[in-house]
Amino acid sequence: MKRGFLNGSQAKARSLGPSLAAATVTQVNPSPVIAPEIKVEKLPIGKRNVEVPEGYSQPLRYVERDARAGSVPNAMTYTTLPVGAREDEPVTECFFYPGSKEVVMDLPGFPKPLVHPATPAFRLSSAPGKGLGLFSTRALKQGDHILAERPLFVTVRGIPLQCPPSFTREQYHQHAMNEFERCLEFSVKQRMRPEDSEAFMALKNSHKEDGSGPIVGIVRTNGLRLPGLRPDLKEDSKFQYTAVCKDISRLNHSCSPNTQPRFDMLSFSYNLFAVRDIAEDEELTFQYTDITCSAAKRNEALKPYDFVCTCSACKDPVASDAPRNKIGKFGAPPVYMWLFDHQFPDDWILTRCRERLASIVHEGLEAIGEYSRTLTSAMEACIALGDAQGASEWAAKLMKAKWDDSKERKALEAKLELEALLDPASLAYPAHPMWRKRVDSPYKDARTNPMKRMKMMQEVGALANRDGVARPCAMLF
Ligand SMILES: C[S@@+](CC[C@H](N)C(=O)[O-])C[C@H]1O[C@@H](n2cnc3c(N)ncnc32)[C@H](O)[C@@H]1O
Repeated sequence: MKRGFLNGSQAKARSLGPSLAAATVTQVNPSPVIAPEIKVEKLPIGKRNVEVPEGYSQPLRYVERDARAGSVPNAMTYTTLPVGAREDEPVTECFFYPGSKEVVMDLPGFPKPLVHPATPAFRLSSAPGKGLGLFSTRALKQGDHILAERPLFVTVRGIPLQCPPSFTREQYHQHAMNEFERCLEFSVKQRMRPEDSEAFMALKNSHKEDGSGPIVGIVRTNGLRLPGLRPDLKEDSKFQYTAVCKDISRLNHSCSPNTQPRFDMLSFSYNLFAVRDIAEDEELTFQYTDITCSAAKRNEALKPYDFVCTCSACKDPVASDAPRNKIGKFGAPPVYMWLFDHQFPDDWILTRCRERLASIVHEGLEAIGEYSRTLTSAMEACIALGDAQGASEWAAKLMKAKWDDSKERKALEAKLELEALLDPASLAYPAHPMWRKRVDSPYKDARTNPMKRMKMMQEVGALANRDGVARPCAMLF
């Protein structure tokens, strides 16, 4: 019988099974998956010691290839990015689904060098009651760049698994953790640079008793979700990867975080930004879970990290649950329909945006998407009203929200549009597709004129979907 991963003598006696290094192959034909893929987030927590019958370890159907070569169809890939990095350049060890390596390597301009902040802005110190944590070394302004780093490790969040139907659910989970550990061990123990492997193994592990192996435990404790490497998947399943970092993974959780990391695929690095002003020596934090749900739900979601959050929102859920619930349900302000619907006053969008922002800032939720979405809506409303001065002020606020990695933001950045909109005299205003759309609307009678309404809908659709970005577009009538 093979046991789960445990601390102490049992753990030392446990074998991880045959070494993956010995089984490394160049080309494989994976056999069909019997059990569904198992994900890191669905693995069990809590004290466990589950016995797994021997003999079901799957042959290692993975490929180690020179990073210059592409993926092998249907086989997982070990690789190190960027290819051919100098010894003093940081690299990321990767365990990829087929196709992900190409996503990165085919990006024009990859790899871009990392850009570090001019003055170091953080230090690693003890955070009472939380272990280690990151702290600011100087006063920071909203949008300030705190650090840039390539992850030590990027791995899939789960692996295809073969499992006999006779296994109980507990045995299935344990088997999955054993198999996942074997796969990841190859990356961390055999491929990673020794200093990176040491830094990885020194990270916190809050999964020492639930059957996770030491590497899976560290990944479960420290992984940040990493989107964008599986364009073949739908939006709602885009977080197929998890990234473990030497520094950013030391950030402790807060339900009102003061920093936010944004991943930049071209430099293959996270950049950490201050989401509001931060005092010198203040602890830097980010969120491990959805921070718009209730304190009870947040603490349920935090259980895998083995702590109870004591932030002010968790201490006083009566005061914070209701506004957070409302903020979570905001959705996009319906700017596109308001543009042409004169039943609503001209200041309707701006009033709503100001109320939303006050509530977001009061709860300390600047890190979430609603913050930048609301700033964008306010800026667009001013553009539609022909108010370049007002729009430029909102553009300046949006400019600081550098952690926003939405498609809308990326479209603005790609065309350097935001920079141009900072100047109210810029020609970017009259050239903007929404310029004066509200004040010069030809659809003022659209509610009573079906032909006009149809034309208006077409124009709304074109505006909301410009630049190949599908912006949410709520109907008002
Ligand atoms: C990703 S690590 C963060 C860095 C960690 N404190 C360390 O010493 O390396 C996550 C672990 O930090 C601790 N932690 C994070 N946020 C915390 C909080 N708000 N209160 C108490 N402990 C926290 C928990 O032990 C959690 O499992």
